[in-house]
Amino acid sequence: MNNCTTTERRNQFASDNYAGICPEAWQAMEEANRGYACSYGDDTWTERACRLLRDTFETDCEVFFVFNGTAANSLALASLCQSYHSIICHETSHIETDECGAAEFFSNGTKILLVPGPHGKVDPDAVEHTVKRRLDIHYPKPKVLSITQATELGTLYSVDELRELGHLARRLDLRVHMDGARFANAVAALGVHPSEITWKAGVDVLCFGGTKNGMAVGEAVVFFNRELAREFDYRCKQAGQLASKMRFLAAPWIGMLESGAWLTRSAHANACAAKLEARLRDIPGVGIRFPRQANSVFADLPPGVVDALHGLGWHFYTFIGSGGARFMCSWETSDQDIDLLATDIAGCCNR
Ligand SMILES: Cc1ncc(COP(=O)(O)O)c(C=O)c1O
Ligand SMILES: C[C@H](O)[C@H](N)C(=O)O
Repeated sequence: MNNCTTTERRNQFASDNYAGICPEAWQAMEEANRGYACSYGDDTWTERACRLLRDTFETDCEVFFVFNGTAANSLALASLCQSYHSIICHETSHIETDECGAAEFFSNGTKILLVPGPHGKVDPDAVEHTVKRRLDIHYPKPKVLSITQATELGTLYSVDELRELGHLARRLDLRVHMDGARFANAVAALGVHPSEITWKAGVDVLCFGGTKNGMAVGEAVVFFNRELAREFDYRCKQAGQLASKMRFLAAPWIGMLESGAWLTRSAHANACAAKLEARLRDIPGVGIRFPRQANSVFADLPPGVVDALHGLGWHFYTFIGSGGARFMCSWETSDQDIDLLATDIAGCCNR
């Protein structure tokens, strides 16, 4: 008999997309749900949300709303290159591991080239080597560098690291895509202005995640290089990503941006991950696999503990990156959730 607690669990740690809709997003949806509004993005909510994002980034960026992160990433990437090009990304990138070949599909075959790097972040030297290793006609010419901020492994690129990558990309004639499914967590954790880790560092397009930030659905594709946004609306339409009731994708962005919840809710998730990390570090036999810099903790657990925790009803992934158990916190994670999980992990480790 193990001494793990067995109680009904309200929240899980598999993903921040397990969480519900945060109050600010929900209220904005309710406010938008009044009467008729123009469809396909011609409504006032969409116009206001786009304006708020331009204000947030302090630049005249082009903004489009799509349903999910895979669509945002793959359609944005397809806009940055041709099928005979290649996209360079980290070997643990979501576009490589968890989007079912969407980027290759929507770009009509652009090849993804993987590079290593510490803690889920691309190594600039590996990027340069991948570009320069072959210059002949037979090699798919590298055209895009894709980075994820916060990374799939819960780490962050610093402002300086992003600036270095931006300079490198310019020197190598690469366009820069940022998978920002957890961009809000990065901004909250770094405490910087969002422009500092995007267009000022050389990012051409950001896929800004709303879903994991607390919205029901919806990601913003933010083109800082407006020329690359040409006809992106047609690309969205063809891919089934042009919402007819666009106001309900856009309105939550208004709620989150106007209230500041995009930052406060992600800061909460980050703080929860820090609390969980502290609890796990006190459990003998548990290792922390990567620096915890955003809203997830990657833990190495003793043999049998993963199965024991799953047996207690805990949901968490072990397939992200190079292994380990990923515990992801969200805007909705509570101290009680953290205590329940940590107590069960300790109990299962002490069997
Ligand atoms: C880093 C990262 N990028 C992109 C996505 C894709 O998002 P979606 O599952 O909405 O397609 C995810 C999913 O959670 C993710 O973790
Ligand atoms: C991995 C899974 O596809 C999802 N992107 C998540 O982070 O939970």
